[in-house]
Amino acid sequence: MIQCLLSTVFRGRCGYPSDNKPFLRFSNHLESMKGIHILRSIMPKPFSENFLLRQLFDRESCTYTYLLADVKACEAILIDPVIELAERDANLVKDLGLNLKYAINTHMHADHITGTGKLKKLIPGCQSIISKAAGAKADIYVENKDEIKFGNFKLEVRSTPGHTNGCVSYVDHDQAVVFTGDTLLIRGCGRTDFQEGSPERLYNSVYQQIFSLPDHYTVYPAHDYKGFTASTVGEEKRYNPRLTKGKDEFTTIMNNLNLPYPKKIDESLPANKVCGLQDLPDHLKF
Ligand SMILES: N[C@@H](CCC(=O)N[C@@H](CSS)C(=O)NCC(=O)O)C(=O)O
Repeated sequence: MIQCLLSTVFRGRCGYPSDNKPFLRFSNHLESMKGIHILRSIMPKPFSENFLLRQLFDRESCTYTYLLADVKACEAILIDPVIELAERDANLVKDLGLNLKYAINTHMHADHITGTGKLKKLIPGCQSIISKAAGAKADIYVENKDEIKFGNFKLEVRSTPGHTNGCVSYVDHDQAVVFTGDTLLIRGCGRTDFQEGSPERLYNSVYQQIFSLPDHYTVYPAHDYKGFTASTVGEEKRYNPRLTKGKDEFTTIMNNLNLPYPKKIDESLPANKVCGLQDLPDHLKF
């Protein structure tokens, strides 16, 4: 069969210029086989029974917040909440009859104030989490390979510096999902031009800690500016326009992005150093 198809290709390419239909048919066949192969390798697997995942969006900063829960144990966590939407998140947690165990950050954000401090006030008993390397205040500090448990489920902490020094990604191996913060965005990645950013470190983090995961793991980033919601490790390995390049070319791209600074950087960084609780602008005081 393969020999037959190959000889068809050969004939189509070299021997019979007036009739290239067999070659076109074969190349269409290859394209559809490639499509099937890619789809098969990245098809998400169903979540465990009792596992809940809700993706929430902040239109202002284009930030994704994630609510994860064990609905049997009624235990929930929030990843990357935004202060202006802390009430939305707290109400959702309450509406679903869940107890919020942790409000977690993937890193010290520069474009918005974290909602973790406000959530702690709205939901007594909730504890905030950030990486030790982030240099920000929280109840619990995590490091590479730590585990965060809620109900029957857990997240593995993977240190992914580069956008900032303290960036981490959170992996749930049972559900095959990874929350990449600003390290890996869909068809993009976090900028590396402030907060001790480093293109080389970001590149190594993505390759060593995220692209080493199986292709079908779903990628949930902290932001999206183009209308995407999720991707997969396999898709990003194939199609991410920055990270499919070698490290030198990637570094050149990152050093020439020339992006304007985030509008809220001056209010966000000091507030995020203290879990989003101090130095708040008047409209956010509570
Ligand atoms: N316009 C937004 C900020 C946009 C921005 O800089 N996003 C960051 C993540 S938040 S620090 C980023 O890394 N972007 C990567 C990219 O390629 O766009 C604002 O003013 O808030």
